[in-house]
Amino acid sequence: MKYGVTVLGAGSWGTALSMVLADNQQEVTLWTRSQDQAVFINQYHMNPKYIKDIPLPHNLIATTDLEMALTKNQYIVLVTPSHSLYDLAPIINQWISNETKIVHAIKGIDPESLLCVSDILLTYMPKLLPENLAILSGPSHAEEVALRKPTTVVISSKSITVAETFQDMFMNQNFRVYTNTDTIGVELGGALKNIIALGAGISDGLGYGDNAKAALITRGLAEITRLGVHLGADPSTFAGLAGVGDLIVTCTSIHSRNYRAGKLIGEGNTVEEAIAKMEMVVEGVRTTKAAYELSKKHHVTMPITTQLYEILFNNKNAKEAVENLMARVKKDEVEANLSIEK
Ligand SMILES: NC(=O)c1ccc[n+]([C@@H]2O[C@H](COP(=O)([O-])OP(=O)(O)OC[C@H]3O[C@@H](n4cnc5c(N)ncnc54)[C@H](O)[C@@H]3O)[C@@H](O)[C@H]2O)c1
Ligand SMILES: O=P(O)(O)OC[C@H](O)CO
Repeated sequence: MKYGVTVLGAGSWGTALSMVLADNQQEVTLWTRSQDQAVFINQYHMNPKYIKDIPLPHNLIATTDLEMALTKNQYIVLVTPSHSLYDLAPIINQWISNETKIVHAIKGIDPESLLCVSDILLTYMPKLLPENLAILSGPSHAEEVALRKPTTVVISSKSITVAETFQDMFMNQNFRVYTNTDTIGVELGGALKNIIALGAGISDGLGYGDNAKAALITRGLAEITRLGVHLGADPSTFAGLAGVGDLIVTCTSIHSRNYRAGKLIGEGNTVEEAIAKMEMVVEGVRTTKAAYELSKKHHVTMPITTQLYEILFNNKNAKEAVENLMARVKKDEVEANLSIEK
């Protein structure tokens, strides 16, 4: 079926998702804040800052007119960084209706309110009905999606009809979409893996090897699952694409912004220097603070997150943080997976 779709956010991921939709012959409007970027995309069919050297489909049209972009289409894909939402959500709310269906592809948790993206959207967009909201997540770097390399993701919604509608809209031979109704698990898996990716990057930056990285991924998954289940997620979601799938890709891919920022920190850059060098959003930094606060609030043990918090926010030496993780009290593995407060 053909859909009119508006994509909000013309960074790496918004552009790559727009390309999938345009490949599927959907009528795509891509909204950006930048007039220069919109003109360039429409004239040259390229978005060089975010998607290098890959031409955009000619049926992909960019605009800076947010009102027009929102009122013309019932289907919205929201792909701006999580830090933009408190400003943007109330503005979007002005121009949507109760019929509007939004899928967001944002991976973060707000460190002040401790709200996930869906909760922020539902709070600041009262016209958006909870059943009209969906989440797109899973192992998917924009750089590979733009090259039409095989990618699988999950679209999660409380409404299976809404999830299936977005599945139908996005799915093609290169981009396989599964549905899932565990919105909490899908949202937390996507946000929390960024913390572990920062850790994997730091580990590589310090010169540690594959053993250390495999341990971070495995024990990272244990603490992501522990917090997620405590907050109401289905544990099986963390064994899926939005859990271990995304964790693997983000901890091991040269495309990962979080991994690369971590590597720069491990190599001796300050956190500020590392973020500045990335020039793209590194969601894991804010999410580390949010997850650290959530772990304290809910008495859920998250040792890797805690050490990352100390490195990022209290200037702790990264090598010392690894030593502290290695020297933790002796444990049984299965018991350690389950333990809430130890
Ligand atoms: N890049 C990926 O491969 C990828 C994959 C999956 C999920 N994500 C998630 O998608 C989200 C966006 O990431 P990205 O990689 O596209 O980021 P990016 O840094 O490539 O682009 C961000 C875009 O948002 C715009 N923006 C920033 N602040 C804004 C504001 N206040 N209002 C409106 N627009 C604003 C920027 O101008 C830019 O166009 C993040 O939550 C990220 O975790 C990214
Ligand atoms: O580049 P990263 O680290 O922000 O990760 C992007 C995606 O979340 C990978 O699925």
